[in-house]
Amino acid sequence: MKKKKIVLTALYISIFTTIVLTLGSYSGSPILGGFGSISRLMLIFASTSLFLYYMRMNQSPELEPAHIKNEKREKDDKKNNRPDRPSTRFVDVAGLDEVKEELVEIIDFINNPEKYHSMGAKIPKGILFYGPPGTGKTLLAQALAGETDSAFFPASGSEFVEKYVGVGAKRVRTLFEKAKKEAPSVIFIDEIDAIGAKRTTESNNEKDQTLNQLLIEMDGFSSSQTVIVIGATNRLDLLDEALLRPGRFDRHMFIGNPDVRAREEIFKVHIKNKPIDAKVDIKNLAKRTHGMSGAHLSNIANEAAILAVRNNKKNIGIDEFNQAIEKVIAGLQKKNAVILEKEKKTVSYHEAGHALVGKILNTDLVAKISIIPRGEALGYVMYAPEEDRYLITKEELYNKIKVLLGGRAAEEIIFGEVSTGAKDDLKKANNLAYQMVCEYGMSNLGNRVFEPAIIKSCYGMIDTEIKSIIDSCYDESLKQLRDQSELLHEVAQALLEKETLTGEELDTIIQAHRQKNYSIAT
Ligand SMILES: Nc1ncnc2c1ncn2[C@@H]1O[C@H](COP(=O)(O)OP(=O)(O)OP(=O)(O)O)[C@@H](O)[C@H]1O
Ligand SMILES: [Zn+2]
Repeated sequence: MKKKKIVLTALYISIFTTIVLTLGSYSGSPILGGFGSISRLMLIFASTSLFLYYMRMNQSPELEPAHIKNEKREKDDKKNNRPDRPSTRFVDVAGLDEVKEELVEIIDFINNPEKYHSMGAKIPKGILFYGPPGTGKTLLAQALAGETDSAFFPASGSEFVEKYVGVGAKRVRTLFEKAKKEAPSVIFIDEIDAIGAKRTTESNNEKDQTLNQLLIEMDGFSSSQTVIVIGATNRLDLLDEALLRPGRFDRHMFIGNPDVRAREEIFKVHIKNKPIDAKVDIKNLAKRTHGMSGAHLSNIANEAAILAVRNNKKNIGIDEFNQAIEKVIAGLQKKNAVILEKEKKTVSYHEAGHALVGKILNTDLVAKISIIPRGEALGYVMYAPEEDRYLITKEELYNKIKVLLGGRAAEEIIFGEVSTGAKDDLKKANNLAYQMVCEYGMSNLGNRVFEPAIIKSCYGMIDTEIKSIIDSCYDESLKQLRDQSELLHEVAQALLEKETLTGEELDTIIQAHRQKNYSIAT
């Protein structure tokens, strides 16, 4: 700013002197006229140069490259205590395509509120990002603000937890006041469980007041004020129901660990501005970092860069990446969070087993199979939502149990032994069998219902029936998978390689397999 003033003053002086000298020479003044025409030309040259320089300094910010403009604005905002308007964009968030797709609608809401208001539609207020740490929840919230040119108000739930009653609530109020004033804005509350955890009977006055204030604020602002509140948590199950009600945090998005394709993309984002040796194979790095989060991968890229500096290298080579990966893996091993290659294989066959039994019996539609850990599960099969059902037949219940046992059956067929991975499946399968015997009258005990009061007295009988259902279902799953063992290998191998398969990819594998066998048979 100072520089600009000096240039402007110099420009004025040189223009002024040029004019005075020029006029002086024509007026015949003995003093002014004494200056030669060369000096006048020099002065004109100086004024023109100064003028051009000044114009350049004042160049319209529109013409500046976006990143320079954004950096300048961020600095300026900080200096003037204005809220941050992040320059992060969706391209900076790798993977997470499904979540980004869902957010596109919210972005349109924020960017074109009139369109929605004219239809009487309300802009959603609260979004909840849940999932393991370091997966890009904060980054995504920043990108949402960046894409909509909104003010970004980051906060952490723990900031609102105070000893003194009313302090947390006041902080919540102030935060919302500021955000409303700067609308459109995005409030991001990380670790929202610190204030939004389920209320218990032993009341904690301060915490309850803070949560109440948050609920009041969320109910309070009209949807014409574009303030989006994003909460983030590692544990959705801890949150108070009141927080999840319509009009509050009613959109829940799971932000999971990246699969191999997403890991490759994340690596690409984090090496974009780093000199990388041509021999470094990003695909291979992605393969070797199963189970790691985006934060781990960004850490690896950074660690490798530091090592390259330490080793006096011109660019970051494979050795540096190897060392960086080993370091992160060692850290994870300490926490017992790293999945061994053998476990990955077991999980692949287990999940492929579930999905294939489902396919063979033609039960629910598979939306996705994955060996990326989620919650306590090391892998999962996600089924496409089906229409609401109020009646389920006996055969369908049998099939559900067979699908649940398909994971363990696959393990037994392939490895000759079973693992603890089926714990949850067994619990669900046994619960269903129990309901079939005791509630639905679907066992050899006939159309009987067993109330809890009499179950104890005839538990042996009931248990025999549960066992018979479970055993026959397990035998059937084993048989189906043995008959299709080649296909089981193909699905599990694909899963091992890609880590997630969509329903369509699964269908393609099955179709290709059937075509191959058909042509062999004919
Ligand atoms: N999908 C991704 N694409 C690019 N970078 C990512 C991605 N996920 C994570 N990262 C990197 O990891 C860092 C940490 O991610 P972020 O803080 O967004 O995680 P988080 O889910 O909010 O974690 P926490 O639950 O611990 O708060 C980011 O700054 C970024 O460098
Ligand atoms: Zn399972």
